[in-house]
Amino acid sequence: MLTVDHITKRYGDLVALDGVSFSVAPGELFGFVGSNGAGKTTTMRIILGVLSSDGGEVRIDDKPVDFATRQTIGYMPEERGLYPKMKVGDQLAYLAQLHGLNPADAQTAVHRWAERLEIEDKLGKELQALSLGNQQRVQLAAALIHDPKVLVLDEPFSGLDPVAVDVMTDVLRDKANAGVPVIFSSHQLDLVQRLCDRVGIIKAGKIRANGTVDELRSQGKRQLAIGIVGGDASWAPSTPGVQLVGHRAENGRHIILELDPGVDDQAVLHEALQVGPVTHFASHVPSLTEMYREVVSA
Ligand SMILES: Nc1ncnc2c1ncn2[C@@H]1O[C@H](COP(=O)(O)OP(=O)(O)OP(=O)(O)O)[C@@H](O)[C@H]1O
Repeated sequence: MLTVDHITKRYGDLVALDGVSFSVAPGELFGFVGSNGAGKTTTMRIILGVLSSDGGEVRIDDKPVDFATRQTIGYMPEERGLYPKMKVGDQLAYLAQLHGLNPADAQTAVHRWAERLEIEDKLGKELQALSLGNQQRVQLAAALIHDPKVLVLDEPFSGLDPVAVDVMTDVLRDKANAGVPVIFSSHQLDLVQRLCDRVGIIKAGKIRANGTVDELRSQGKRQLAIGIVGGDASWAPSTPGVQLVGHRAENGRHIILELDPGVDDQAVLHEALQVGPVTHFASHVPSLTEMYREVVSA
């Protein structure tokens, strides 16, 4: 279990993190999302110990992270940071040995991960000769090479093609299934919604929401999606406590309404039927992207 407990961090006058707390259980994939500058990288660097916090504590299995436990974390930093001129195979083997593997085990690990991440033919090349996506696969291999007990990945999906996204997704899912707590940051909310067991939303250094994707999506007001043949897109019922909040282009045009507590949806249906034949009438669960927009704009 990875626990981040009331972490604070200042850069001069700027409060970058203001009491950030969350935990990631063994086997859980935790998506860490937030706008540019919200505090994701700062949090991850503090988890790794490459940056110190001003307050709070990071624990693994309820013990404060020390040098030895830090060695058991696999980290993919945002700034990447492998050696551009070193051959991929050599630097993966070197990193594995830095984490305590003997040379033979290091070679085994290099070939196992190179095969899994489909970069076997890149092992003899300098890192700088690889495309950015392939460099990213090497970065992931570097984070995994010592069989980490915790995985912390800063925007691992940025810049990947769809096939590489699938490879990365499968590896992260497998690691989580093997009991590793996995945390990664991303701006690709559709991917986070699909992949993560739990999501934390950070805004201006504070966690604003934390829960399963379903929990987050079911927060907020009750919404209805209504499709009316020939309906005017700007139409909204006059029933009190109903607001038009959006549209969805699905099987024609659906309007999305938000209902205050206690509003009778049958009264809304009755009104809609006055406008034209109703072809769709269902509760609407906001996507993580819609939910995220609401949280960060609040
Ligand atoms: N070394 C530093 N010195 C001063 N301010 C910093 C430093 N590093 C980060 N900050 C500031 O701290 C805040 C949080 O930055 P951080 O990099 O953690 O955000 P982020 O959520 O990772 O953003 P992004 O999505 O753009 O990567 C920002 O306002 C940033 O400008």
